[in-house]
Amino acid sequence: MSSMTICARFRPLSSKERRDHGDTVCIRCIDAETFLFKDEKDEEFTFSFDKVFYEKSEQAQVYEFLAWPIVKDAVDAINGTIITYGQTGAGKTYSMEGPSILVCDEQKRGLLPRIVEGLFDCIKSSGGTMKHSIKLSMVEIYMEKVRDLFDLSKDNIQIKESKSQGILLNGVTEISVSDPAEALQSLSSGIANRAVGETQMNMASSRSHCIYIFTVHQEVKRDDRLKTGKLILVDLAGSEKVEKTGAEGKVLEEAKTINKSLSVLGNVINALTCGSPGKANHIPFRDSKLTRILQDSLGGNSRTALLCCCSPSPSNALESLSTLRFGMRAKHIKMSPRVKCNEDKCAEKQGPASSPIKHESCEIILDKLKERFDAEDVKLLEELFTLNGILFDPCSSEELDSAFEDVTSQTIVSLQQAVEELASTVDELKRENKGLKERLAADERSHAAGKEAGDNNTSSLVHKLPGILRSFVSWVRSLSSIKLLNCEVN
Ligand SMILES: Nc1ncnc2c1ncn2[C@@H]1O[C@H](COP(=O)(O)OP(=O)(O)OP(=O)(O)O)[C@@H](O)[C@H]1O
Repeated sequence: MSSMTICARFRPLSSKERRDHGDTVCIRCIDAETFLFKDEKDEEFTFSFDKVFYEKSEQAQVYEFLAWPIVKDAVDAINGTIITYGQTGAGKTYSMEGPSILVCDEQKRGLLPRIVEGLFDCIKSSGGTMKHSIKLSMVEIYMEKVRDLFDLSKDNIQIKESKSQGILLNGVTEISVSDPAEALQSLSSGIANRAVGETQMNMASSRSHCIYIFTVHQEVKRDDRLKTGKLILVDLAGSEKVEKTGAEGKVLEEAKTINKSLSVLGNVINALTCGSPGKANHIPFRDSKLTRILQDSLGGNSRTALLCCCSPSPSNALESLSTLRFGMRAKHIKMSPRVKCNEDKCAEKQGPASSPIKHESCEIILDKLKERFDAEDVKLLEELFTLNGILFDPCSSEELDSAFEDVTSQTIVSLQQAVEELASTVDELKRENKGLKERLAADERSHAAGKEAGDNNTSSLVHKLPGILRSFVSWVRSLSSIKLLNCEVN
């Protein structure tokens, strides 16, 4: 059993950070694995990781240490995952993509283009005894919805679990790529689609988690067997504090959703590392889309690496400390990746990833639920099925149980969200009520003050009334006399 590979990376100081604090940094290098970190209260902490990439580290060094072993394994049908974590602007996307994945200095190229090249190099060097093929998918998780970046019409992809293939994204677009140039072109179009979303939905790419999935199929010609290795790259959304950014409205909602999914990620890591040995521990993978997608990666059947990206500036010490502590906790996750070996025909039997919802399946689950819940609850869950398009393969009782857990967990999460929304509505109404009360009190005060003046006006009117009445009577009289005159003339 191996551990997750955890590295820390410090980007160079930004010009703003230089303006604020000059060349001061909050880290002191001890060696390639260990450094001293000084927080805002000048307290010092020692951190040790598998590798630390300081400001001057090259992109190639990160690739060689963190990604290359995982790339080689993916071609040998061992699942791999690489995650970049850290506050906004800490260097996650720079590490993952580089300044651009298509046109960029060789030296600055990020993990993604290097991984693409590495995968095809491995395939080339494996000789002719095996036939490889690579498929590519790209999704982002925005406000707890999984969006297909190769087909924007698929904006609420459902997550499915299959016994033979593990976690799957139902109906996600898979593009077959035959060389690095083709793969980079596809990735670039996916990244461009992220930008389209930005203008259409007014969201910045840092408000969503971006996930690149490479599926490497290996056909062993000799015995007609199909092995599959999945390589998942995750560029997480920024983990900054909401209070510091002063976010409001929609941006605040986005930040809350991001923080929630990142805190579920933290909970999953805690549950994976804090359980008592030999005792089954509940791991809350289903509490967010991110952790559900990463279930195989974090749950053990994958070689997983985490790059904790940080700013070296004292102005971001709090966020960097939280990122580094997150990395330290993840260090204790144990992995035991296995080779995924599927019989060729078996994969076909599972049906394509995009198979439609089977109504009979829903009925089986609902029947099972009827044994535990009353009719009204089952009806509500039935609606949930329809709304969320929850899918499953009802092949075994475990899968039924798993689908049942999905429904329960999603219901709990939606109820928690509803409670949070209600609580914020209550706060808003309380504020509004207070404002109204204050206005009412102010109105009453001004009314009392104005009453006297009003009385004075009324009394002056009363005084004027007899005069007004007299003029009116004389006007009516003159009118009647005109009328009489008219009659006489006629
Ligand atoms: N190692 C590095 N060397 C040089 N520049 C870097 C490095 N890391 C990050 N930068 C620069 O810092 C800025 C912020 O980096 P980046 O966009 O990668 O942050 P991020 O963590 O992905 O932020 P977000 O969460 O908002 O997407 C960019 O201008 C990037 O070019």
